Amino acid sequence: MAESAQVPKLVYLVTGGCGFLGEHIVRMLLEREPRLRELRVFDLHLSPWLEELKTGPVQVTAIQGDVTQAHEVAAAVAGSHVVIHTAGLVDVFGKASPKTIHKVNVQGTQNVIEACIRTGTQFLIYTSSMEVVGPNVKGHPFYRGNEDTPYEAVHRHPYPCSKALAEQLVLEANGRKVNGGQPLVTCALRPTGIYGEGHQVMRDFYNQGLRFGGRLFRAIPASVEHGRVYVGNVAWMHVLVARELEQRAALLGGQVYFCYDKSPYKSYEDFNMEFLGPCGLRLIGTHPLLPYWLLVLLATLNALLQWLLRPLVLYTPLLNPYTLAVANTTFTVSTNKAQRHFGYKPLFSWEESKARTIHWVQALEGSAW
Ligand SMILES: NC(=O)c1ccc[n+]([C@@H]2O[C@H](COP(=O)([O-])OP(=O)(O)OC[C@H]3O[C@@H](n4cnc5c(N)ncnc54)[C@H](O)[C@@H]3O)[C@@H](O)[C@H]2O)c1
Ligand SMILES: CC(C)CCC[C@@H](C)[C@H]1CC[C@H]2[C@@H]3[C@H](O)C=C4C[C@@H](O)CC[C@]4(C)[C@H]3CC[C@]12C
Repeated sequence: MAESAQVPKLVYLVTGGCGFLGEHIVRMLLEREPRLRELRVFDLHLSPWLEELKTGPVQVTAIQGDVTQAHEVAAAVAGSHVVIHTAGLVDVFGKASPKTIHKVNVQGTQNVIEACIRTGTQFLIYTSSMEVVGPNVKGHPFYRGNEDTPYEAVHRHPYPCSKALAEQLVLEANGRKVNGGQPLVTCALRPTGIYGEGHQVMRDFYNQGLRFGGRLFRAIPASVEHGRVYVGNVAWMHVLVARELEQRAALLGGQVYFCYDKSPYKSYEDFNMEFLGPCGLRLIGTHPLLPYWLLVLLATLNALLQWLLRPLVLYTPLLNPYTLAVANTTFTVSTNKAQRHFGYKPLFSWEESKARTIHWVQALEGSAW
């Protein structure tokens, strides 16, 4: 990736480029990577907005494909300089089977690694997740921790298990020789809970609030902090680390970075209210309205119902034992590793992140606004 101000020559591939985060990475690359010649967007489902991007100066190539199909991945990777592997099955609600989650997140990642090695692509960035660390099954708090904070990372749920395995594969692949003899340089970014334009769970909460006459009911104590990061800053961190990976290969290769910004430390529900409040919703109660044991019972009932109804219908409520445990366990990061290693500073301030997200919620279909 030699510096060249005049002639854009790099080819980037973004897997999962039509997803919530993927779209922001794609748009950010087009805005802020002047060395880009071609941007390949690989996804199981291609979005219509890709069409409008094809009219710009960078060649945008839409590739419909499946990361579980090694030959499709290899064809997309061949000839690219950098791969940002964001595709994944983000499912903590029981929509997909554990086997499918493993196949997409772990086998899919293995396919991306092997494709880089076979085709000679040297730089690979993996979108991991804070969930590879925690919250763990024991509900231990992780309070303003960093990449070196000791924590017992024990998981049972298929999603964090798959992300942890995939991250390990990516990190272990660092240094392997790619076709042509150069070493593969990999790193993993671990976003906390991402929010911003396009966030499906925020949309779900908003719609739920509208159904309850503009009210949401507090379920989690305000004292439980949940780490959140604005999607634009997550995208920016990907763009920046991709840019620096060649120059600082020895430092960045094989490393993990929490993906964070200056979003305030709050409980999951209080944080959502930063956006939903200005859109007309109210959070009822300064303390949880239901005792915790009752929430556990309801979550367990939901899991049972899901299992019983599975042959007939897919029942996937927001509340289940896993989501309750995640929402009810303090997990926040405070680190400057990304800043020290590759100069990351959030591109969007908290005020801007908040304004953009509110604007998006207000524009949602059925909005009370
Ligand atoms: N949303 C969060 O809060 C969060 C937090 C931390 C990490 N992450 C990670 O960020 C990444 C993106 O998450 P997101 O929230 O944008 O999810 P998303 O579901 O919006 O995007 C994932 C994209 O991957 C694509 N995809 C799924 N299976 C595929 C397959 N077999 N082949 C090709 N493409 C496939 C989907 O079509 C989708 O466009 C994931 O790897 C996720 O684990 C998300
Ligand atoms: C108990 C209910 C009232 C609230 C339920 C909220 C629940 C759906 C939310 C809470 C925390 C959310 C997760 C968290 O932000 C981080 C991640 C990591 C990421 O890799 C995938 C998404 C996920 C698991 C969020 C999913 C939705 C959760 C569990």
